[in-house]
Amino acid sequence: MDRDTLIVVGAAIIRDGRILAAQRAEPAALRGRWEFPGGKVDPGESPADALVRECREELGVTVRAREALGADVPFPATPGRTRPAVLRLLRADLVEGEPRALEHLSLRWLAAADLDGLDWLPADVPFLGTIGDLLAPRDTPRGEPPSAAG
Ligand SMILES: Nc1nc2c([nH]c(=O)n2[C@H]2C[C@H](O)[C@@H](COP(=O)(O)OP(=O)(O)OP(=O)(O)O)O2)c(=O)[nH]1
Repeated sequence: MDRDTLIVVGAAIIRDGRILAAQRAEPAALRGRWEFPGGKVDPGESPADALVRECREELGVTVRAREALGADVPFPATPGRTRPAVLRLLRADLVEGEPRALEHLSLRWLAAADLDGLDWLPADVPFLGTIGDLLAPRDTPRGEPPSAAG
């Protein structure tokens, strides 16, 4: 990867078969769209340290960063940024605290069947298949016969 590439880290926080998604408040162009909590890796900072810092700032929780899920996804330059950028999704364990929307419009815990219904930022969409495989289906497992009544 180009040394100049900006890495944005997102946290895949999974609890009880659901993943935490966050709805952006800013900038205006992205307001209302869904993403994973996280942000830009600062110069000299490791992606794992950036994830821990961002989760503290945005959610008020302590997380432990784990492995990357899938490959980095490039996303296009914006008016204020000409460097190439990638989104890296790191699995993260909640160590302390209950997530609160300190910088987002709202938070939701999503089951696999909920993933498709949200207006995600484009770079997040390629991760949804991998994430869906890690989550619980919303209802009873497919193919299971209804229980016999009476
Ligand atoms: N946090 C986060 N950002 C994402 C995701 N997907 C995606 O395309 N992005 C983009 C949106 C922004 O252009 C950029 C991250 O910016 P940010 O505003 O969240 O990062 P930051 O907190 O470090 O920002 P800053 O205020 O310090 O500039 O990456 C995602 O899942 N999570």
